[in-house]
Amino acid sequence: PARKSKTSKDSSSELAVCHMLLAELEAHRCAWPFLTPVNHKAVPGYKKVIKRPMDFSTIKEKLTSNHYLNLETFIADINLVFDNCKKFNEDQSEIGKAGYNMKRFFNKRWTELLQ
Ligand SMILES: Cc1ncccc1N[C@@H](C)c1ccc2c(c1)OCCCO2
Repeated sequence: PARKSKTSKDSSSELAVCHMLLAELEAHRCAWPFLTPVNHKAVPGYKKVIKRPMDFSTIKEKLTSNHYLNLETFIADINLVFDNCKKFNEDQSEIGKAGYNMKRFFNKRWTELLQ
């Protein structure tokens, strides 16, 4: 029978997976452009072009303060980091290449862990 609502066990184990996934992303050698919010004073044009900035430290803060209602909203913020990167950076730039590597790594890991 299809389960009606999520049990608390499900959401706490999903939360544990989110913490683990985020820790792996932060430890990745290509994580350096994404660890902290982009300082738009140091990066001309960023504030105008990127409407919804996101970075791993902000995601960690939201995760630890129970901001994410479910797995999907967590994954949406992770993907926002990579979508912003693709929008602002040339594909072949150092940051563009780092973003591509991180996105591939994330997609591989969350499908391994959650599907
Ligand atoms: C993810 C992202 N997208 C577009 C631009 C920057 C960033 N990341 C930030 C953290 C950053 C990375 C490299 C930087 C930088 C800032 O400071 C300006 C000087 C050059 O070095």
